[in-house]
Amino acid sequence: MNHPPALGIFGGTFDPVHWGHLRPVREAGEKLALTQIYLLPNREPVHKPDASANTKQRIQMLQLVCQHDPLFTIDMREVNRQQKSYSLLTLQELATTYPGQRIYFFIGMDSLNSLSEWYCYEQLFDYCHFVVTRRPGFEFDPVTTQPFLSRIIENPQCAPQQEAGNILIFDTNQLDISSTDIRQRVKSGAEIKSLLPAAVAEYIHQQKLYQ
Ligand SMILES: Nc1ncnc2c1ncn2[C@@H]1O[C@H](COP(=O)(O)OP(=O)(O)OP(=O)(O)O)[C@@H](O)[C@H]1O
Ligand SMILES: O=C(O)c1ccc[n+]([C@@H]2O[C@H](COP(=O)([O-])O)[C@@H](O)[C@H]2O)c1
Repeated sequence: MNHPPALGIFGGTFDPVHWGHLRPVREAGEKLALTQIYLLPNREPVHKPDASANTKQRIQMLQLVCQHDPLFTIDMREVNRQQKSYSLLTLQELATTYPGQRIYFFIGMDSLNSLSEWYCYEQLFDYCHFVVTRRPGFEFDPVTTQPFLSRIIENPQCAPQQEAGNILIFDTNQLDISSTDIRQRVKSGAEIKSLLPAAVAEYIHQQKLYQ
């Protein structure tokens, strides 16, 4: 896949970040030959109740990930913006910051299924390709995705010709991990070690998060 520099962006609440975020995204990113993926913590989730860890803690957990894995870097623009983390604003800013660079926006299958509820979702396709990773418990929904079915490429073998506007669904390994489950496990004293990077598990313990 020989294409001009491309940018990977992976947005989330990351409360906390876990292997279900990182491994499928790395896998799909490698297929697209991406050398840099920006983790984009949101300030205020658009479609969710408030996060449990505070923003500083969510960022510190992402920093631990980046210290151990050079593929990932944090992009702070959403936490620094004094408003809701609408992806359209973020993509418009990114297009200005990185002119001419193709943008791949990573999401899980659950996010794809609700993409039609995102703020001005049709405009998002002017700025990026979506890269979708599969997730246990979330089958592709042909009803909610109907408005953009024609944009979908399943199991892409190469990067799309167009600069933006496609949805690439990769058959990445599926990991049955969620931040909700991790928070509940911590609360009930259950083990979390295998679900997220060791440094993040240690941080959760030290900060007494989710208890
Ligand atoms: N296990 C997983 N496999 C694939 N994608 C995932 C997985 N977990 C999260 N994602 C994707 O990562 C992005 C950010 O997710 P988020 O930070 O909300 O994590 P979450 O585990 O879904 O959190 P919560 O349980 O608090 O809702 C979303 O696009 C989501 O679809
Ligand atoms: O722009 C929107 O309306 C919008 C609605 C829901 C989710 N998003 C983005 O989708 C990404 C995953 O969101 P979440 O809530 O699953 O952590 C993150 O970057 C959010 O900012 C964006």
